[in-house]
Amino acid sequence: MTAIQTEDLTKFFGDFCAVNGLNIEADKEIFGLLGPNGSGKTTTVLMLTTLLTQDRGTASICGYDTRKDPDKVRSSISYVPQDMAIDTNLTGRENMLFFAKLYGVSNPRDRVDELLEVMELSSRADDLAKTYSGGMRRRLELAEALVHEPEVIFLDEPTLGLDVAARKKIWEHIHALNRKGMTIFVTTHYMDEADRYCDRVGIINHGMIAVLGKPAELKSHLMKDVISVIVNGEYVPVDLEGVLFVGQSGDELSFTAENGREALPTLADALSRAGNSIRAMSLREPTLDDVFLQSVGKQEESTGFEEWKYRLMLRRR
Ligand SMILES: Nc1ncnc2c1ncn2[C@@H]1O[C@H](COP(=O)(O)OP(=O)(O)OP(=O)(O)O)[C@@H](O)[C@H]1O
Repeated sequence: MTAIQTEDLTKFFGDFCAVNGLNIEADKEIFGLLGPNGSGKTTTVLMLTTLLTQDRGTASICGYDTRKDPDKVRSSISYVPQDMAIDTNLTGRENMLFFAKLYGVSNPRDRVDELLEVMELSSRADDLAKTYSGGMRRRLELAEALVHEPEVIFLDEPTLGLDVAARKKIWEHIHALNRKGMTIFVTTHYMDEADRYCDRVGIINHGMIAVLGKPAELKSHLMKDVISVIVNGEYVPVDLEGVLFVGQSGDELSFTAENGREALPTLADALSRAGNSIRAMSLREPTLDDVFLQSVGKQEESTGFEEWKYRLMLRRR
């Protein structure tokens, strides 16, 4: 039975279609839903977790229809939103016990001890949660989400605002849960993390899935080679057949070509003839960021998406 399955899942807010005919499946994998600000990620997660009712289509979790069997869906899942409520005036253990009792877990103390151990929080279990680092709080939230042994877990931006080491640790835990057979549905705006840790990703834009697949496949299908160039001063545009100027991000000018190795010297020559002074030039593999840019569009990436990242960073404690 597929853990998550949607068919034509659609949600309107008034006349506005926030999620439009979503068809996705995820099973015993780490599935990443990526998309710019307002693209419909949260609305999708809310429908999948029974917190919002769709206007059209169906969604099922572990074989249970979200509309017909919401209670069974809820007992099969956990949802960790960005700002999950942990009581910082309680200890980690007290927070966990509260959750375990809320879910009616038999043997709550044993279960809590076990999860604190799994999330590497045992040594700090009796300290107040307000003394925890961001990464520890996030691990406590994950531990809480596991008390009733869900089959599917929804994580909204699980690593947002954490430092590199804490982010890595959270992903290690997510992977460990997945290895035990859990299906993980995660939203993230960290493309490098989605690339590295998600088995498959879906990029949603204007409520519709723009691309869906394994990161490696998406990169190989959607993009050609990327030639990265840094010039001294202003870039003087060149027009070269078979080489496409993608855009500029900071100092880096990006070009794509079918065969980057062959195009690189030709591009170097064209750039110099046009009057550019080349500081650095290299060939790189396409990244999921390139896939995102190509499928979502440059305009949105450089405006709304950045604002969105910033807004979320501020919201994070
Ligand atoms: N309750 C609501 N009433 C009206 N419009 C809504 C409501 N909830 C969401 N929307 C709109 O639906 C669209 C999708 O919103 P959603 O929150 O799902 O996007 P998102 O991809 O999660 O964005 P973000 O990354 O900013 O959280 C947005 O245009 C949003 O303004």
